[in-house]
Amino acid sequence: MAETILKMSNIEKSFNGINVLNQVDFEVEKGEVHALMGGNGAGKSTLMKILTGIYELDGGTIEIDGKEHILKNTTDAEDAGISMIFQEFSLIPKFSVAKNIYLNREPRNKFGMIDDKKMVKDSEAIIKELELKIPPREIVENISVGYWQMTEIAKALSKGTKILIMDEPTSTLTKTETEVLFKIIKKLKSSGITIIYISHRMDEIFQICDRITVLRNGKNVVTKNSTDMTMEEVINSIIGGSMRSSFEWVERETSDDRKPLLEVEKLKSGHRVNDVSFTLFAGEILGMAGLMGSGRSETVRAIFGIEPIESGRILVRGEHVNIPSPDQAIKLGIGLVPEDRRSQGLVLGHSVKENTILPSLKKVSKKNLIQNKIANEKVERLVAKLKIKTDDIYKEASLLSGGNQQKIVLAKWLLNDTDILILDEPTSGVDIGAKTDIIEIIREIADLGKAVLVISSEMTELLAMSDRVLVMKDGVVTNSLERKRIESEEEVERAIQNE
Ligand SMILES: Nc1ncnc2c1ncn2[C@@H]1O[C@H](COP(=O)(O)OP(=O)(O)OP(=O)(O)O)[C@@H](O)[C@H]1O
Repeated sequence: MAETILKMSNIEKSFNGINVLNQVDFEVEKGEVHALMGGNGAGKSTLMKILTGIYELDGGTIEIDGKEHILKNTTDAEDAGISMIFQEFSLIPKFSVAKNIYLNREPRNKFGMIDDKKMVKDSEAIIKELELKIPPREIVENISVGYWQMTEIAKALSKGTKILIMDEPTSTLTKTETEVLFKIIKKLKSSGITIIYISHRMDEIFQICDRITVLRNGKNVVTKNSTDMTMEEVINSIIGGSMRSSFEWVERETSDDRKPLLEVEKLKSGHRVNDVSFTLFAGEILGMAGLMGSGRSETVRAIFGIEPIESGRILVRGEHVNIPSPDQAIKLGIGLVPEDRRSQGLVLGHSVKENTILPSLKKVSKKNLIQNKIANEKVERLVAKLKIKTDDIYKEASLLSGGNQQKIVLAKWLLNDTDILILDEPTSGVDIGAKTDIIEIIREIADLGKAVLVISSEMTELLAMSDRVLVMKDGVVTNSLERKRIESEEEVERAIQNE
């Protein structure tokens, strides 16, 4: 008989009188990988923040190993054997791997000094247990982001974690790193550690999770073995209905005399962008495929004036331009939805409305005064269209769920009505329903004659929306594939690997 390690019963939580979790039950068995799923704003993070002592519950009980626990703070949760790895890692980049693993819990010698040798030795033992090759003395900022995640796992293990919560752990990982992570998860599982796994990526869930719980609007919808559920059933539980299939590619009409809106010639920038040339036409959706580190994000950052250009030319509407800053890019009608939206795309202390109208202030103002009626209407329309879950448009962005924050950044550029829209991983972190909405919106924008350049590591989505796919490898555009000639995802994967 499977042993229950965690039993959360009748959990209630409200913020400012608004109910976010309503009588939620969540039961997890020892040694299983349990997927916690749900749309953006469904309450997953809130439930997990209660379990990790970040938020206090308003009602309900938490039993760990059959014993009721009151988790008033994060120390209580850690003492009960619970750790969470957040999407924004908690590591200190300037410290070594070992120091990060034992931060504030450093082993000390008899004189009360930090015992560096023991710290490195103990870290080494944990890293070895995970069958990883990370030098414990290496400074964290010098190791790849994929290893940051592994360092976080090592840190959790060093604390004697019994239940490890992972929040979209693969969103920053390459394919190979994801495979390593899955191997580690299997290893942890076999040593009796329980994993709660939050992700919006369906294929992963079915690959590594034993059971699935879906929340919708702060309520339980279903808990089942993953083998007893189909992908469609999971999707339908998440969105509360059946989904139109929008991951299917539809050939869009393109005219032969389309004008090039953006031309990039032999672009070189930093050490990641070596020789990038391509043309983006009006009305086109151009996808960019490549491995992490292939220079895709750096290319668009250089075009948007964030990174300096060393050589090469950029032409906008046929004219040679200099783009020394994002301000200049915006003036030329270029918009960028960045990959790291939390730090680059949003002012977290400002409201949904303020964030959305930020790049379009001129468009919603008269004599430097914001026309609130017009601005509100526009923002409300976008909030509805993108299904942004917020009480109203005045809610502070920091109080929205992660996926809904992502949607605000998208809304901001949609409102700005730019001619050339660049999207870096637009669907990362958003739920399955919103993904299809975003793909549809991208199609609508291109249908208006605007040009869209979109980077995505999720091949299914990239192929669902692109008219043409550029392949990047080692800072060079190595291929340009017409979507209608692409027969399978594998074909593009092979081009990416340059096989
Ligand atoms: N501190 C807070 N104050 C007010 N509202 C909050 C706060 N934290 C969360 N919320 C609200 O609670 C709801 C649930 O958010 P939560 O972050 O738990 O969603 P989620 O399921 O994790 O979503 P995502 O998939 O987007 O990460 C959202 O509507 C959010 O705006």
